[in-house]
Amino acid sequence: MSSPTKVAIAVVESVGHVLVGTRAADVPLPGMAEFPGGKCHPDETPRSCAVRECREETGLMVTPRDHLATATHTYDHGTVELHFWRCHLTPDLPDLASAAKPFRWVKIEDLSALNFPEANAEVLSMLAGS
Ligand SMILES: Nc1nc2c([nH]c(=O)n2[C@H]2C[C@H](O)[C@@H](COP(=O)(O)OP(=O)(O)OP(=O)(O)O)O2)c(=O)[nH]1
Repeated sequence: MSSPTKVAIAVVESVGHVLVGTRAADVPLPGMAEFPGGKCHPDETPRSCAVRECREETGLMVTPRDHLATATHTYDHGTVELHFWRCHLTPDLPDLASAAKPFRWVKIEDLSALNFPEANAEVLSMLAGS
């Protein structure tokens, strides 16, 4: 059996909000809500990958703060090992700095209304309790 695909996720917090996007129509889990993230390059740590993917997808520079959780999940398209990193905007950026579409800021209490992939469940519970 092949090893899971290593993915890093940036959970970017700013004044009670989190950065959320919507997955494109032509990728696995189309149309679902997502945090910025993607597959780690060989020899790239999940921490560095979370920062890189966030910059590439949203245009925003972030500082990784702490590792929230690691979740392994098997979807129809494969097994992923998700490394969730809580991140903050770099100090030069304003609160709720504008992000490239489709990313937008969602209040933490509104996250539960969105349709996230199953592997996000533990982290969403952690955020709801924070
Ligand atoms: N970005 C992101 N992916 C997530 C989340 N939750 C979740 O289960 N996933 C899964 C979906 C995919 O199986 C995998 C991410 O892969 P991806 O295809 O979006 O990554 P990528 O941008 O590097 O893809 P690619 O351009 O290299 O094809 O993680 C999430 O909150 N954000």
